[in-house]
Order: sequence, then structure tokens, then C-alpha cells
Amino acid sequence: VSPRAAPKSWTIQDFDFGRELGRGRFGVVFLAREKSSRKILAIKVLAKEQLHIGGVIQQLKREVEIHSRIRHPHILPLYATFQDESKVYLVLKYAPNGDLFTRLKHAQCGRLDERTAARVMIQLINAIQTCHQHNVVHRDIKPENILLGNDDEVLLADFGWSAANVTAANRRETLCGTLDYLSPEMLDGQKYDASVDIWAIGVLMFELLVGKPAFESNDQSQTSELILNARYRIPLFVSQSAKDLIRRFLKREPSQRITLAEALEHPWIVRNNQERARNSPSAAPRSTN
Ligand SMILES: COCCOc1ccc2cc1OCC(=O)N(C)CCCNCc1c[nH]c3ncnc(c13)N2
Repeated sequence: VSPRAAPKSWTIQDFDFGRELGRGRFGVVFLAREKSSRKILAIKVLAKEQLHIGGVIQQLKREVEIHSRIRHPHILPLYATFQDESKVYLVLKYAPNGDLFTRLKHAQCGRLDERTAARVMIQLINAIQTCHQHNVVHRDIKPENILLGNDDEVLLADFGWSAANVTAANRRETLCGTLDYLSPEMLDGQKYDASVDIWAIGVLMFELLVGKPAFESNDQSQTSELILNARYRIPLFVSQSAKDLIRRFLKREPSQRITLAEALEHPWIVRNNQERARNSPSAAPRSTN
């Protein structure tokens, strides 16, 4: 029996690099084409020096191990990794419609209509449910990490934080970004579990429908205060059904939060994801007026 071919290890010579797609905490993502297959891809380039300073080498190893293990239609596939003396390269599927953060920024009044938001939510909930079934807590659900493939299919990226059991303290320091998605229990350094992702999904749902995160304010201590008291206001233009679901995600007490399975049954999700029956014989006769 011929020995199993060892998976080919790539070098940067195997790729033509294109434009920069975006910058994350520790890396830059480029559009790229693999030379022999001419396949279009995304390559995230991480500087070892930065990773070492950030003390996230172990985390990245765990991220890669998780990412190559979990396959799901709404989780961005990680095809391969390779490195040279100063960089680590992640070879990923290319999401041609960018990320949700950019999409929101350019959307009409910075928010999505309820039907579009519900279609994003159902895919995201399914992706997070799969992570939880693999005992992985994502921990960094936010619009920048939600990519859009063809016809707005959701592709969840960056399990960068899923590895660490970072305590809230050093997470706050290392988290140069926003506190907006942190759950109350993470903020006040209590032990936490997968329900931190359910909280974050609630913050995301609020942001898709309102155009800004639920606890946004002009300084971090005010944001922390609002999160710790689960204090937020949903504007009047949000439907009652959507309001109800947001409230069930954003319960201060983790054990009281709606489960992902229950969320998939919520009327707001079900109603907004029903394929509109188009003149199919079973469709109820449309009123003629
Ligand atoms: C440890 O890292 C694990 C992998 O993390 C990522 C893989 C791929 C990513 C983004 C990832 O993390 C988040 C991040 O780097 N940004 C927020 C900046 C770039 C935003 N995406 C831009 C983008 C547009 N079309 C894309 N097609 C595929 N991947 C993309 C993008 N980005």
C-alpha cells in the first residue's frame, strides 16, 4: 500500500497575493490565488513577534486545531496553515461579500431590515450551536468576525478567543477592541460557560436591528456599568417579536437565557425564515384586491 502522501506544506511562493481584505487584532487578511489551481482564497498573515508579545501563541494553536476540526456550512473553512521564519499563514475560504461590520456601516441608516437580520441570525445560531456541540465557546461574536459569502450566506470566522480561558481581567487589558459584546459574568470575572455566546448573539441581534450595540456609550466604564446591570433600551421601531427575542438573549443571569435550540423556534426567527411560497399549489390563495 503506498504510504499516505503527507499533506503538502505550502510556502508563500505557491500564492499570488492580492489586496488587503482587513486587519484584525493580530493579523492582516489578504485576497490570494493559489498558483497551480488558480483557486481564489483568503490568507490571514500573523507576525510571530506580535503573537509572542501578545502571549497568544498557544491560543492560536488551539484556534487552528479547533478550526480544522469543526466543519459547518456557516463556519469559514480553514484549508491549511504554514509558516516561515517570521510569519504564520492561515489559508482560508474567501468570503466575497466582506464582513457584517462593513455591511452594517454601509446599510440604510446603519441597520438591516428584520427579514435580512433574521436570515443572518438563523445561520449564526446554527454555527454557534455546532461550536457548542464540539465543546467550543466562540467568545468573540461580533460583526467583524461574521463574514458574508455568496447571496449573504454567513461564514463565522476568528475563533481567536475560543481557546483561551482568559480571565476577565487580562481579557479586558488584551482586548484593545470593544467591551460591547462582553457578558456581565465575564466582565466581573466570574466563571462563565457557553452562555456567554448567547449573550453576545443578543447584542449582535440588537446591533443588526438598531445599528449600534445595546450597551454602547462614550466611555468604557459607562459601558461596563450598563452591561453589569443588563440595562439597555430597544427603540420603538423594532417589532414586538424581535424585542421579545432580544430580551430572552440578554438575561443578566446566564441560566435564564434562552437556549439556541429555543431561539430557533422563536416566532421572530421562524416567521422571517419561511420561504415565501411563490404560486406553489399549496400556497394559500392570495387575496385578489
Ligand atoms: C486567528 O485568526 C483566525 C482566522 O480569523 C479570520 C479569518 C478570516 C477573516 C477574518 C478573521 O479574523 C478576524 C479578522 O482578522 N478581522 C476582523 C479583520 C479582517 C476582516 N475580514 C475580511 C474578509 C473579507 N473577506 C474575507 N474572506 C475570508 N476571510 C476574511 C475576509 N477574514
